[in-house]
Amino acid sequence: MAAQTTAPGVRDREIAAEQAHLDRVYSRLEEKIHEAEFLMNDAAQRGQVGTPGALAERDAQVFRAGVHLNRLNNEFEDFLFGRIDLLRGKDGRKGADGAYTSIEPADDAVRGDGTAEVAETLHIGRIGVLDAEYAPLVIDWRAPAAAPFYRSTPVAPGRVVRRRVIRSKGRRVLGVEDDLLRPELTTGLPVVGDGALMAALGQARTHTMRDIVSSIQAEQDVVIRAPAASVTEVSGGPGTGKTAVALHRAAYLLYQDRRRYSGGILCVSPTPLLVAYTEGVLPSLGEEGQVAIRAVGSLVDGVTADLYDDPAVARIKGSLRMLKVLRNAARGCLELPSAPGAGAGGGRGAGGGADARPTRLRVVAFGRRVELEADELAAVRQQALSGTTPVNLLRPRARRLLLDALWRRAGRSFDDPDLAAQERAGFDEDISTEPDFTDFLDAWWPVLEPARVLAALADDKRLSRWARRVLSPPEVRRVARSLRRSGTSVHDVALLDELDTLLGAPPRDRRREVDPLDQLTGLEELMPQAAAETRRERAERLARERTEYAHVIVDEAQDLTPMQWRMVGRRGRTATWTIVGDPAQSSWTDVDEAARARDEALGSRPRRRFTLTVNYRNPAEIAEVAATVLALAMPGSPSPRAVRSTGIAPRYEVAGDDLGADVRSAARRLLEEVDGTVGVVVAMDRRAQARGWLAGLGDRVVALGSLEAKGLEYDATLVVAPAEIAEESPAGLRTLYVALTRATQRLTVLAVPADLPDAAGVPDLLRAD
Ligand SMILES: Nc1ncnc2c1ncn2[C@@H]1O[C@H](COP(=O)(O)OP(=O)(O)OP(=O)(O)O)[C@@H](O)[C@H]1O
Repeated sequence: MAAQTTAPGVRDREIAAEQAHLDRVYSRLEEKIHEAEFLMNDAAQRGQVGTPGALAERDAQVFRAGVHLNRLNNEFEDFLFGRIDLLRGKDGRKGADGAYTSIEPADDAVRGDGTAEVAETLHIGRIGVLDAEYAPLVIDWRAPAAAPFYRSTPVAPGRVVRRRVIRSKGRRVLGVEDDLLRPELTTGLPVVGDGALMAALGQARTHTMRDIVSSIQAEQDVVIRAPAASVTEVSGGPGTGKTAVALHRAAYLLYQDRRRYSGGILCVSPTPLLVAYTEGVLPSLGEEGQVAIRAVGSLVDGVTADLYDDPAVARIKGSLRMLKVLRNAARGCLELPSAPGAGAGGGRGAGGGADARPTRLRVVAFGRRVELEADELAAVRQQALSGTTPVNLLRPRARRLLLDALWRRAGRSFDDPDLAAQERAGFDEDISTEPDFTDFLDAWWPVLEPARVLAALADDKRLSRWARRVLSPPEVRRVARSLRRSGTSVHDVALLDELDTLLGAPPRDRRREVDPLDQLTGLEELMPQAAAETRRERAERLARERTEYAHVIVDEAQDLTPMQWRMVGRRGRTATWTIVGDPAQSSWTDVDEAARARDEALGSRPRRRFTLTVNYRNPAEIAEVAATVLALAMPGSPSPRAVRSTGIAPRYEVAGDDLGADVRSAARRLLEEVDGTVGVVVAMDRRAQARGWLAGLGDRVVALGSLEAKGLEYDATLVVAPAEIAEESPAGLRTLYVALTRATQRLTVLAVPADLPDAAGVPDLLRAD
């Protein structure tokens, strides 16, 4: 790329030119805001007078104005961030946004002597703004006309002569960074700065992710703008921008087809920490409400997963083997006392106490007792349970079969079929409203709730009955023990969701009626007097109530267990999908089983695959250390190419007798060396300990269990006792690879004796030889 100039005079002149443009944009935005406010006031004053058609039109107008106003009023930092200067397009045709549509330059755009005119200058921003004559002042970054800003490279520049990234704060332009894409041409365009990407990558990190809208790279842009059809699968090593790309893609899809995606976009993240880290990105892109970012442990409403199972238990609970166990449990729970699993002591083992399920049904019909004994009841239950219908939905069937059995037992016969039918109808009505019968049915075929069935698995004996020939006795003991803790684990959530499907929704009381205002255009949100709930509350409510989505994004897809794939799959049965992940970072051991479950969730939809190859996070010095672990974790797997180097090698230290003191002092040193954040990664069972070690060092530093580090990044990372992380689970080496790839600037590795450090303090696992 051409040498860039930083001559102060040129720089100031260029900044002043962009400032003038930004001023025009803001004065146009002010005009638009006034227009929108006028429209709303006018509509509000006209009140409810008019024909239904006119009122509906007015409502629609107000709605559009309100949405626009909302977006304009949003304080965007660097609202305008890009500019491209282009040659004339091949066919000279312009699109709806006023820009030339052709990607390639006209044949005569470049003269024989290598000089050329810039025919078009486009400014790119977070939303599009037209001037009063409908000429584009700012092009929305997602519009087709903005694509060359991201796609052009010096190898394939298309019409782009110069690409400029504009840095601004509020209404003030602070700086510009240029890339010259056709350095061979003489166009008279000045070129300023060192390029925007490096400037972005060198910035200190906070605890929230930033959008990358001003520096999306060509290979990333291809993924962001890939057509929505079917399944888009993106793989790439750590730091290649998979998460960033997935989120920008959500914003792009909404822009492209807002109506289609009003069905909601679900973004599934592995941990609540990653949700918190990423959830600011979409609002910064002007998108809110339509996208729900949820941790895989928070996909079931009303359940918060606050525990991690140890790897051996997680492996069992995540496996498809649990399906059989849960199916047995869903049915087996009908046999249990009325509150299975509740109050461990109550009646269990006593051969059926006061709360045991009833073993006899006794009603009065035709003036005499009619009874069904245990064996008859068992036969009825078996008949009712044949097939795969969810247990709670079989209750009416069981009720009918009981009535049939009682009718047979009553022994009434009639020659006249009409009379028989009449008698039978009367019998059914009488019996099924009799408390003896209804109480019996409630106790004998209770409505089962997922949480209660899961709790029932906490009993060793029961679980081993339901898991016969599926789990080994030690596995049964482990799972049962894990379920006796108070709290729900991340892996329990997928089991609860599966049970919800196996049991079927119990008949709910339908308190939530359809709100007639929902049928309107959104007027109720904009008019304070009509608003029962705010826009945000409504968005949150809709997100809560939504169980199926129009598009599903899965981040860190390599970590989803088979049971979790089933859970996520149920939320996107008719959706299109974007799946991003990196097999080398997988903490799940049975890769084949997970792949099968993933295939099942995605069905036969066609898939389009992309690979990202450049590591934007780690400097080469850190990427190199990570690559030695990758070679052990997944021999032959390629490492992504680090885009920059800092000249700062990772530091190796060996802990003495007081590990806590050494962790603290290494963390403190990193805090002095970087302006932003420091992540201290320890084995999962050292988490609480590590938090104690770091107490009082401030909120720039955080302690993380190895599995919690997924997807996050810090200016500096301290990895404590790598061997402990590697030995935590069969996938431990891959988890260590994740831990080593979190830093944007500095990495310290603190070894303990188990790491077998050499004289330089380098742990055995991290040595390249
Ligand atoms: N084009 C870009 N411009 C500026 N920064 C970028 C760009 N692409 C990625 N980054 C930055 O690189 C870092 C890594 O991105 P991201 O977290 O999306 O990677 P990832 O592939 O999901 O990583 P991992 O697999 O480790 O979770 C982030 O700080 C992101 O902002």
